[in-house]
Amino acid sequence: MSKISKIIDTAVKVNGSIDKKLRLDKTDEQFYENHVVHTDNDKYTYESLTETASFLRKQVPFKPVIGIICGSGMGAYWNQGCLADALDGKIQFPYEVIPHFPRSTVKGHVGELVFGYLTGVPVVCMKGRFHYYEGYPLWKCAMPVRVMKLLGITHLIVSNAAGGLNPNFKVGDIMLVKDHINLMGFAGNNPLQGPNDDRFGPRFPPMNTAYSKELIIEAKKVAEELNMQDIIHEGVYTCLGGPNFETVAELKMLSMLGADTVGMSTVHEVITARHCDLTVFAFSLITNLCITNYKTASNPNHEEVIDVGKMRESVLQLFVQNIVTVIAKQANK
Ligand SMILES: O=P(O)(O)O[C@@H]1C[C@H](O)[C@@H](CO)O1
Ligand SMILES: Nc1nc2[nH]cnc2c(=O)[nH]1
Repeated sequence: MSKISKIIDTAVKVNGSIDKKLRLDKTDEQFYENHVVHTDNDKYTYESLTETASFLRKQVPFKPVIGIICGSGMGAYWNQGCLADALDGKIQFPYEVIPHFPRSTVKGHVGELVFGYLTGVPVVCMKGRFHYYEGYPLWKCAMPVRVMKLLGITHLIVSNAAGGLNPNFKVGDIMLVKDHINLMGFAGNNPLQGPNDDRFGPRFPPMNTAYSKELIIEAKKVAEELNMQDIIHEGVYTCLGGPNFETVAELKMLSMLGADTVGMSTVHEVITARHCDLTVFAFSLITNLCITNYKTASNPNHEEVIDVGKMRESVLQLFVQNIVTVIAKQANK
């Protein structure tokens, strides 16, 4: 924390004129305790996250260059079938054995960090992520991104399961994320809130170039090669806190705002990743269509999210493998 003057002179204005001066003697810590909005993210210091990274580095004989967050759309909720399970030379760390890591609380969710090689490229996968609805603040949900950065990754691939709001989308389609709407940020909730450590990134990071345009172009080429072009779209993702799915009125509003998919993750991870200068590629698997009229009686549910994830398991693995190959080629140029 920057040094704040130990002596604070406070002028109290009464009837428009300064007629009383209070002299408060406070230490930096007291001042901070009393006056700075509490986020607690100062407990996850650069030093503590470095400890986490060195714990992992000591046990993994290679440096990952790409981080991959496997959410509900990438098999994180069932045991086999997740991209993380397909890595060669796997080294797995359940979240609970990793110093300073949060614990995964979603039912049936394994929750582990998996290192290995994907098409010969060293990667680290988060098998399962942390959600705001689990009770974690956004900075804690996103802290593994900083750990992966400290481990040496340059690129982050983020997957999510989402409701399709764009009427052209069908269940099972994939949307390449070109932008997001940080709705929770509108309400003052942001993973970068609190003291900024410049070793991670700047106080005021830009977000207009959050998603790599080059990787979106490459991903479209990959989709064509894999004959997936008919299920690929490009659009805007928005994240709500969850855990409930949205009301009809909320979805109508989100549609008017320009959102194409709605989910409960990704945005805070991407903000944290861009803050520390990672190149980001993200996609949504459309697991359900958002219901924007009052006549439809069916309800979205987590089971269908998992079922659609299973249905798209192999195609998504192939898609991500190919993108990893493209990124590695670009990096070696
Ligand atoms: O972790 P992601 O964003 O992939 O999962 C979404 C959001 C909720 O966790 C879950 C709802 O079914 O799917
Ligand atoms: N918020 C939200 N998250 C989802 N994850 C999967 N489907 C949905 C959805 O319809 N809404």
